[in-house]
Order: sequence, then structure tokens, then C-alpha cells
Amino acid sequence: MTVQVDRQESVRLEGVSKLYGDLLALDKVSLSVAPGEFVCLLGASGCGKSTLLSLVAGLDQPSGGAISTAGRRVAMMFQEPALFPWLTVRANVEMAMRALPRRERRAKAEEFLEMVHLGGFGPKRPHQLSGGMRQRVALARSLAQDADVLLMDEPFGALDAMTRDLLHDELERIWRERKLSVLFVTHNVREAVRLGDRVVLLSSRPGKVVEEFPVELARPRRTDSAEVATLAARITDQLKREVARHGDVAHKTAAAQEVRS
Ligand SMILES: Nc1ncnc2c1ncn2[C@@H]1O[C@H](COP(=O)(O)OP(=O)(O)OP(=O)(O)O)[C@@H](O)[C@H]1O
Repeated sequence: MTVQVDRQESVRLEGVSKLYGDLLALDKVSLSVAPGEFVCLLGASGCGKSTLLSLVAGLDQPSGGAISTAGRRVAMMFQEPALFPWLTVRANVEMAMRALPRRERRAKAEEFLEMVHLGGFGPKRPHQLSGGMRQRVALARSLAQDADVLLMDEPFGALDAMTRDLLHDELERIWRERKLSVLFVTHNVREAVRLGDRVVLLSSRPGKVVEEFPVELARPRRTDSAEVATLAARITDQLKREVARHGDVAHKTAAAQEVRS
């Protein structure tokens, strides 16, 4: 099934379901991301957030429904930077641009490293960098794919709070400068409110969109501000209600049967 995407959407999911054998991971999820929009996806552990990103990235196929990225280039970034340890930082970024001539590739890699504040670190190896710096390299590599849509799966989940704050600032700047559409998965409600134009809450498995929260706070925001804390508390309450519903086996079985039939 194909899905029409209008100019106001970079990514569109319509009634997307995903079954792994008997396990229904996603149940008729409909969601869209506008060009230049930053959408954060929250939900209990195992509710299908990573599954959703991998479907949008085309790494796997949905069992039902349709997904479109309207021909836009999509890059994905994971919690682990997954750099090649035997290559230099610059060569890791260059890997994303193998189609370009060597000289151009090298110049662009330097440009992307500057963008993430790692100018001068190109000749280093990943093990010579901190965790935050390695994640910056991964971000530079994603940007080097010349993507319009950036899918981010808990990219800062393993970092300390201070490093995460710095990376939030950098990601926000790059998102604005490059007019990216971002779909950002996190467990951290404050992080979602700090970054998102919109926070989408998925139910416990099978994942379904239960509520969307527009974030109308001025940018740049501070993770520790009262405004962020207030909205984060509201979202957390709703998230807790979803987690509490997790034992609803009858509902899950019925939904799985419906997708299969
Ligand atoms: N390739 C797979 N084969 C079988 N089951 C899978 C596969 N990938 C994910 N699942 C299952 O699908 C469900 C959703 O997993 P997924 O990783 O998408 O959730 P998540 O919301 O990203 O979880 P977390 O927040 O813990 O990272 C889980 O029950 C998981 O065990």
C-alpha cells in the first residue's frame, strides 16, 4: 500500500502495524513529521519506538499500513555511535560520502566535524575521544549523508547530564541551520520537552499513539527550567498511566489477531 504525502509532511505513517511472529509490536500507528519539525517519541520500554524508527528508515517492512518519506533522504543515529575503531575520526565521517571524489570527501568531512565542534580532531581515533565526542562524530556522519530527515534512537541516553545538555544545544542549532525534520526517540521526558516541537506518546506494547503534546515554550529551553518541568510532569503522569496498563494481555492478543486477519 502506498501513502500520499503532501508538502507539509516529511514523514508519514498511516495505520502502521508490525508483527514479530505472534508479537504485535506496533498497532495501527498514524503519525507525521512536518518539514523542519522536531518530533520526540516517548513510551514505555518495549512499546515499539525503535521498531517504528527502523520501519521509517526502511531497515524493515511494516506488517500493515503504509509509510512514506516522500523521497527525502533519511539518516539514522543510534545510542551507540558505532564508529570503526581502526579508522580515524575523519575517515569515519568520510565513510558516509564514498560516492564523492576523495578530495571533496575530505573537505566535507572537515566541514561536518567543525559543525559539531570537533575541528582538529579528524586525525584522532575514536578511542581517544570521550563518549560525548564520539556521539558528535556519529552526528557528523549522519549529517554527511546529506539527509533531510534525521531519525535518532536515544542518541544521548548513555551520556552524563552535562554532556547531554551541550549536545542538546548543538543538535538544536544544527537542526535549525539545516532545516532538518527530526524524529527523536527518548526515555527522558524532560529531554523530549527540551527538544521537541511536539511530543508523541506511545502506549505500552502494542505501541499506539495515545496522545500528542505540542511544546509551545520559547527556544532555547533549559532542561532544568520550571516551564519544562511543568509540562514534563504532565506527560510523565500520562506515561505512568500507560505503563500501569501494560498487563492488558487480552487487548494485545485481540489486536494481534486483527492485524493478521
Ligand atoms: N527483530 C525482532 N524480532 C522479534 N521481536 C522484536 C524484534 N525487534 C523488537 N522486538 C520486540 O518488539 C517489541 C518492541 O521493541 P522495540 O525495541 O521497538 O521497543 P522500544 O520501545 O524501542 O524499547 P526500549 O525503549 O526498551 O528500547 C519488544 O517486545 C521487542 O522484544
